[in-house]
Amino acid sequence: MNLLDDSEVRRLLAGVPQWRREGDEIRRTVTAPDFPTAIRVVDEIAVEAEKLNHHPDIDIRWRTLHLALTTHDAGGLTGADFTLAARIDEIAAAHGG
Ligand SMILES: C[C@H](O)[C@H](O)[C@H]1CNC2=NC(N)=NC(=O)C2=N1
Repeated sequence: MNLLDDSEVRRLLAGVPQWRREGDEIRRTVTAPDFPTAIRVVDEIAVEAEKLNHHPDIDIRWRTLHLALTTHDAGGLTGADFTLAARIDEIAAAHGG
């Protein structure tokens, strides 16, 4: 997977407006209605991440999930980060996040 340049990152970010670039990562928060739902969201994200072999950093704080994506093997942002970001957005939307 090749590193994206700044213009490609900006273009792809437009497609996942809940996400913000922070250096070599893109980040978003997901707020679930309650803690069990937050954990269900994490579980569904885990299934998608495993399918893609691309895994987010997840900080779980009660109903709020802080998610960060980067491609460790490439040392920055690649297409895989945005593919998973879009899947995370679908999961979050399905759980009111
Ligand atoms: C060996 C395994 O395929 C690699 O370590 C995968 C696993 N999941 C990964 N997840 C992320 N976010 N970045 C990677 O570079 C990555 N590499």
